[in-house]
Amino acid sequence: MLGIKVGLGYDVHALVEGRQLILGGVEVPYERGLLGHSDADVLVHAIMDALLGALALGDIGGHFPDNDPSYRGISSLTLLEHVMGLIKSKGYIVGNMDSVIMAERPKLAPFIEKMRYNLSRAMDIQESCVSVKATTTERLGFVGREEGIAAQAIVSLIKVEEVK
Ligand SMILES: Nc1ccn([C@@H]2O[C@H](COP(=O)(O)O)[C@@H](O)[C@H]2O)c(=O)n1
Ligand SMILES: C[C@@]1(CO)OP(=O)(O)OP(=O)(O)OC[C@H]1O
Repeated sequence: MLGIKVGLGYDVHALVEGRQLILGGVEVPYERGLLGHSDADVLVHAIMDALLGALALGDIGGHFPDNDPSYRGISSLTLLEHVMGLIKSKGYIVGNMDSVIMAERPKLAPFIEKMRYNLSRAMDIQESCVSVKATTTERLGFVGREEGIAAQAIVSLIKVEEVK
């Protein structure tokens, strides 16, 4: 059997005043940030759900409950490293990851390369296998009204060893 799996992730966080905007582990200068129990890095959350989904391991809410004080304010890149430990323990590595951030503002293009760098480090893969894109939603919907930011991610996993 071909040892390839794919997984899909999607997440949304509300934009509020008094919070930092963290996306792909990058602090993006902006007048508002995303609300959440962790640093609310919506891109990393979508990626983690894609990784977990590929192996039918549930979702991040199950692995990192939002009523656990130890996750309050935690960097989502740290959570991603935990998820990667789980993926590797099952005998898989990441083949590639593609993603899109839906945000009306701010302009994210200047920060995309740093996000790809951070993600490639956390996922232990080459940057050429890590894609991050940004789009507005043409002022439509909750993203267009700047009420929140959404992200979607897809990953492929490759089986590298048999796990007993
Ligand atoms: N928050 C965002 C949204 C989009 N971009 C970049 O702008 C380009 C045009 O966006 P569309 O919504 O018209 O597709 C696109 O190529 C994005 O790279 C951005 O930097 N930040
Ligand atoms: C990441 C976790 C970790 O506590 O907190 P939040 O930042 O609130 O993120 P969410 O996407 O709502 O769900 C997962 C949470 O458990």
